[in-house]
Amino acid sequence: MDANPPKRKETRKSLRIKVISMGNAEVGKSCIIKRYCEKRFVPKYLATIGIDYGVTKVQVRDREIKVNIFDMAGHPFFYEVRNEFYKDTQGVILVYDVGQKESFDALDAWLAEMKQELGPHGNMENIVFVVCANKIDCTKHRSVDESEGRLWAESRGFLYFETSAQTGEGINEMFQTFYSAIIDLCDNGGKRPPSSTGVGFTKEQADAIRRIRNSKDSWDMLGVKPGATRDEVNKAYRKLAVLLHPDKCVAPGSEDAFKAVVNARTALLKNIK
Ligand SMILES: Nc1nc2c(ncn2[C@@H]2O[C@H](COP(=O)(O)OP(=O)(O)OP(=O)(O)O)[C@@H](O)[C@H]2O)c(=O)[nH]1
Repeated sequence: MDANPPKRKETRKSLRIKVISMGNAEVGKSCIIKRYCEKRFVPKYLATIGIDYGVTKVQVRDREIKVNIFDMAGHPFFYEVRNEFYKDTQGVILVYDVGQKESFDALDAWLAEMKQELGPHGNMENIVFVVCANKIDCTKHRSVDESEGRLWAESRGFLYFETSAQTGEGINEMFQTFYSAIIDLCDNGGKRPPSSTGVGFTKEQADAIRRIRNSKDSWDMLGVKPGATRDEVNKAYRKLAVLLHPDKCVAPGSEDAFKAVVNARTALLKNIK
């Protein structure tokens, strides 16, 4: 018997995965998929009717994966058609248009729709989500900035990419990272590996940044009632300053939030005796 039989080349099993796209109508879901799969851009809007389905083979790291892509129509009218396709999904491409604030605000509703359709036993924790802030080529009309989008995504443990289906910017990187994370998930028995869940900042920090960003005036920003005393303003300021100090907080947008808090305190103290 041959003591050194030729080593059989190790071939890793190819994977078969299901990916869906979600997000409001016209944010560019179909165009993102087309840009990646067909390397082209279609400027004319052709609404997806219900669902578009495609299969594609891709090579990621040393693995071949067969991807079943379900491109969902964003229009509310197609809810009845969409709702059947949420199950058994490994990855979700969640898209908004950076020039349409309402499409960003709608992301929570998309997650809620999926959660509802998956039912009480569905587990959203073990799905890879990538958020695409799309149409970044339209710089003049941008209404959701990068830190706001990134904060929303990363505070949920989602990937975040800035993309343009028109120019192709960010598209390949997004898909490669997305598929790579899905491979890690599959190799980890369908569970998100622990290394991919830590975001480096707390929910309290993320919530504070969001609240500061949406505050209507300096009182609101510091979380004190109009007419609060110097002491109350200083106390609220110190709490936020510790929470958001750039040396301690790595959450997207923390630096701007910190500056805004400093300015709010200065403005309020000027007018309080
Ligand atoms: N400037 C610009 N336009 C884009 C981009 N991506 C998509 N569009 C345009 O936006 C419109 C909508 O794109 P679609 O990909 O059809 O949008 P969708 O999200 O699939 O829409 P539904 O099928 O209705 O859910 C089209 O006119 C596209 O040409 C982009 O990155 N930049």
